[in-house]
Amino acid sequence: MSEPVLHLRNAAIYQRENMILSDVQITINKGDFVYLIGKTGSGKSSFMKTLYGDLPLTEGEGEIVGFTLNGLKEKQIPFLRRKLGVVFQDFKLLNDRTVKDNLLFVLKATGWKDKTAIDAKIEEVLAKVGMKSKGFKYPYQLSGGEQQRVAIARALLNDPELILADEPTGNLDPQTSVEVMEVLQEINKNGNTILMATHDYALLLKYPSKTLKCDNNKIFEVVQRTV
Ligand SMILES: Nc1ncnc2c1ncn2[C@@H]1O[C@H](COP(=O)(O)OP(=O)(O)OP(=O)(O)O)[C@@H](O)[C@H]1O
Repeated sequence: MSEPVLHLRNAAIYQRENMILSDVQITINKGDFVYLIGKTGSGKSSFMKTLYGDLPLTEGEGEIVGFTLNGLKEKQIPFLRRKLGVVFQDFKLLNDRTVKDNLLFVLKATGWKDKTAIDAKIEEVLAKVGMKSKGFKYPYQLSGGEQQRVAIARALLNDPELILADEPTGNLDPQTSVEVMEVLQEINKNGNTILMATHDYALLLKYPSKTLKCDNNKIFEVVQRTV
């Protein structure tokens, strides 16, 4: 049976008083890999922000990884984010510390105490993204693709029920985009659910999957050959 990790009914997405998307009906099930496409300004980022609690859901209903988005309290947001892995276009790594310390920072902030468990988790996530030998490096010593792989490793730390990736290949060249995409495909094969906003049609063609499109203030599913 399919198990929803995200479900929105009659939802509207707002930036302050401006309605960006309306009548949003979406379900994402455990294990899915879903693309979110649409022109610049069509609302992909606003949609993602609503999902991770950066914008409030004030109209319609939404559940994500066991949280109700309507009326989500400020103090619940860190707990929601712990069950989500969020990956951004610009990586958002801390440049003043090594890869390992970037990961350690998140684990400590989310309550991890046991040193053996911490070390094992860091090794595990770095291995998943093929960065096991680079833990001692600083982000600025890594290529863009490597930085993004570390950001994906960071998103995996708390075994998220859903990974939200907002243009994860937006700053990468085509070859490196494919490498990062291979990592996302691999973790999806291993059971992680992923929603990925992208502009990159080459990736959609190379790795076809369920695709949602933002257009004209609506989100709808498209069949691949018409995107
Ligand atoms: N902080 C903000 N305050 C007010 N309006 C905003 C804000 N951020 C975005 N918008 C507006 O919301 C609309 C949707 O923007 P959004 O960034 O969600 O689109 P997008 O599809 O993610 O675009 P891109 O691909 O360029 O990131 C745009 O009209 C934009 O001007």
